[in-house]
Amino acid sequence: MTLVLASTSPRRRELLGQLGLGNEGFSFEQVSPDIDEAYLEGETAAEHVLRLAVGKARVGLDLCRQLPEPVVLGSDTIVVLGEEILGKPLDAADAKAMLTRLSGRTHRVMTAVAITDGKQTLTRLSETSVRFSPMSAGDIDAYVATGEPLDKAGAYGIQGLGGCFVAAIDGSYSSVVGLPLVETRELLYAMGCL
Ligand SMILES: Cc1cn([C@H]2C[C@H](O)[C@@H](COP(=O)(O)OP(=O)(O)OP(=O)(O)O)O2)c(=O)[nH]c1=O
Repeated sequence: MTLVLASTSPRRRELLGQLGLGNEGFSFEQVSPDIDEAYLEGETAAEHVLRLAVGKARVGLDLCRQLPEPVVLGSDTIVVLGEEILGKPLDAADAKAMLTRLSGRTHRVMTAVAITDGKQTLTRLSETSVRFSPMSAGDIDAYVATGEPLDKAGAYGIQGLGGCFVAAIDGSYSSVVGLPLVETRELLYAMGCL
């Protein structure tokens, strides 16, 4: 059996490494799933993020059929403000607009994880509440100028400079960074990988 992480994200790779798979002489491969992440009219935020995680796992499986018994993990993270989904910002102006809206408010971060071996596909959804401190326009400009927000859902990284603006979280830190460790471990057990 070969465990494959279908993700381009170095953060997800590092988090998966935190599960200690390497310590058990069990390594994993990484492939880049290229899927359309567009929102489909009518789906809830939970349905959206779960669909993308399953999509990444399935596309990942197609990319690694040559490996012995591949088991593929895909994940997706979104920020939800009220009913609105914030994905990755399109550019610096979009990042500033997102951060202006998140400033001083509480939002939800949803991360879905999917695992598939081609016969069965299992999923988990993790939801975390994050409260931002108020940010000044100068704070936002300076933060966006660092470039950190540009490849992250909601235009911030809790694990980086963005952590300065996080007043409180209720839920899973690893899930906000991109891969909920408890739920991922449960899925790996359920698939017989651990
Ligand atoms: C909110 C938040 C998100 N993020 C990241 C997690 C995800 O990598 C990213 C959201 O984009 P995703 O589309 O979930 O993932 P990705 O494009 O980075 O990687 P891949 O699809 O190849 O697996 O935002 C942080 O790193 N820190 C944070 O605090």
